[in-house]
Amino acid sequence: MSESQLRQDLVRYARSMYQRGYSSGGAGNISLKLPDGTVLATPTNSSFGDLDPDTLSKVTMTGERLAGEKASKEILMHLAIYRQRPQCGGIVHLHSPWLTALSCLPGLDNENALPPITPYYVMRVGKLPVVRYLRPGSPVIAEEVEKLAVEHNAMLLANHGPIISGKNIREAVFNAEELEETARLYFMLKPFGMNTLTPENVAELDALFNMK
Ligand SMILES: O=C(CO)COP(=O)(O)O
Ligand SMILES: [Zn+2]
Repeated sequence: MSESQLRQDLVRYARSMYQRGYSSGGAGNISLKLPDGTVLATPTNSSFGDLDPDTLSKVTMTGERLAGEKASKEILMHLAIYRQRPQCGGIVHLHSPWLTALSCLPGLDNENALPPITPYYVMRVGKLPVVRYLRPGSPVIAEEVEKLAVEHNAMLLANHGPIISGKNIREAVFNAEELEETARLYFMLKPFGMNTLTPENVAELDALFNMK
């Protein structure tokens, strides 16, 4: 795919998420890896609703600006994931309501904030570790995320929101949507308790349909 098509893809996926309430105001950021190994990212304080394909930030893997507006303040967190996950081609960070609510809950299991309640959550994400609270844009978030990214394609930043990757921008968005829906189901079910998939069920899905 050409760089121009990828720029348009990023803008289209961002607008679609904005329209469906996954991001509001200037919250969140998106990036994708270009075929030459550089990274295209949303500019800082931009809205998912009205991005311009021609002014997206283009940076090197070490964060130097090559073109476009100043990159998101979370660019180091995105770059940390690309470094640890060579198969990763796209990343989405959101303040989506259900996952952000989950990130504020007391007593979360920091190794996995969401149990395996449905097959598609298991196939697309599997486990959701929690990164301790750090201010948005803190370089320490990037360090913490870098450690977890070796084994996980999604993480939950405490009292902030999720960061989710995928093999390309489309898969990253699909993974983000599945994760947000899983958090919504979790809150719907919490008052009643819930059945979860067994370790055998999870192993079967991992063997047959691993989309991570
Ligand atoms: O979500 C955000 C910070 O965590 C938004 O920051 P940017 O506008 O710099 O991308
Ligand atoms: Zn954020």
